Amino acid sequence: MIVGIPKEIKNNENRVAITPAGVAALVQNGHSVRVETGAGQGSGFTNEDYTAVGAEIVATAADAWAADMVMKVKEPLPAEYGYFREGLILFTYLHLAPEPELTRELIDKKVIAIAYETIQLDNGALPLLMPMSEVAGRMSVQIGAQFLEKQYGGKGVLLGGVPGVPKGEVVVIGGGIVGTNAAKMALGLGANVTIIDVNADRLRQLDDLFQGRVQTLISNSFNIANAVKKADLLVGAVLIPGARAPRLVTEDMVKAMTPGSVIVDVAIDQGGSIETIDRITTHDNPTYEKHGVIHYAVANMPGAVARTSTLALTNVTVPYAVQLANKGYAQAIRDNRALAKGVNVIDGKVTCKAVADAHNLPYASVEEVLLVKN
Ligand SMILES: NC(=O)C1=CN([C@@H]2O[C@H](COP(=O)(O)OP(=O)(O)OC[C@H]3O[C@@H](n4cnc5c(N)ncnc54)[C@H](O)[C@@H]3O)[C@@H](O)[C@H]2O)C=CC1
Ligand SMILES: CC(=O)C(=O)O
Repeated sequence: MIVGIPKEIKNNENRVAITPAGVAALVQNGHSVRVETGAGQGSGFTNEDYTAVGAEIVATAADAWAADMVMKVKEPLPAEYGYFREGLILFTYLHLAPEPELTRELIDKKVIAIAYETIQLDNGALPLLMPMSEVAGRMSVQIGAQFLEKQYGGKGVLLGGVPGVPKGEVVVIGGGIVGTNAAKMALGLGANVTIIDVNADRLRQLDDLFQGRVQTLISNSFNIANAVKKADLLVGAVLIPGARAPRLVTEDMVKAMTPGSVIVDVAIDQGGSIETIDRITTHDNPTYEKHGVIHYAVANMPGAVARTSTLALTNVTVPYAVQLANKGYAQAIRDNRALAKGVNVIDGKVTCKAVADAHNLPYASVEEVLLVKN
């Protein structure tokens, strides 16, 4: 199989979908890898690093997209839709629930679209989302702490406080991978931390993990309103896999925050969990202010720490890519239930229920679609 690796084109997206180690794994399995020139630069990999392990460096994005399977990091942008064609395997983050136009293109062009973020193990874990959630969760507090500084428009609060002065209040909504990593960093800085989740068992686990050093709260609008009001830093970290993020923080709740507080909505890639977040922001221009509160809504946070993120991401994506390349998509999907859950669109059908529901489109199970094909 020919595997293509285009250079990412999203604002400040410095990650790349494969490292030289990943190329070596594919080449050892008999596949060819075409890497667009400069694709690895932002993550510290040169063209020579790739050719040394058997990749071909190609001059244009079109050359990289002219492959059997294209591996990317972020969802394709409109400038890339023209490369879609029937039978192309696209293996990347897709976040289709808030992206009707991209969903329609994948359906119309009959792309086999496999989303990293909906590959799911039987225990519910999302192994290809997890490392980037670890990165973004840790970054959320680092970024929030910075924007709380006066010169960035913040209220001038140091999250850890100092002896004799109140600590900062960090409220995290969603106690999964992002939320846990945000809480670790916030506790490390010495802040008071509250985690809100809808899953009572998860709250028990977090209480054990943090040995009672975080306040856990069950998710309902009453608890969210009270917690948000006192937050210096609010981190949005909810997820319903594949679905649009639930809007849990209303405009009135944001109005009740004190001026100069900061919101980092990590869940923005699934449409965002805060009512006053009406746009995706970029690393170039990461915040805007509404009701006196700083809003940060960058959908590719890990792109800023690209070396760490590329290594962490490809550690988990490459083994799946090798399966897809070795067996072909149909057999690989049949053999691996977790991978099957990653298939969002195939043969013009939406095979991720949450995505179908988000766009009011008919849903077909991936098994059904594969059966009809054979
Ligand atoms: N902006 C960015 O650059 C990045 C964004 N993300 C996104 O961050 C979000 C969170 O990801 P993970 O932590 O990996 O997900 P996760 O599945 O590990 O955790 C999500 C948590 O949200 C909880 N939840 C669901 N509904 C809730 C509700 N109504 N109230 C409170 N909690 C609720 C779940 O019980 C779960 O514990 C996802 O949208 C993910 O795609 C991840 C990495 C980078
Ligand atoms: C998960 C995601 O959206 C990212 O890593 O950019």
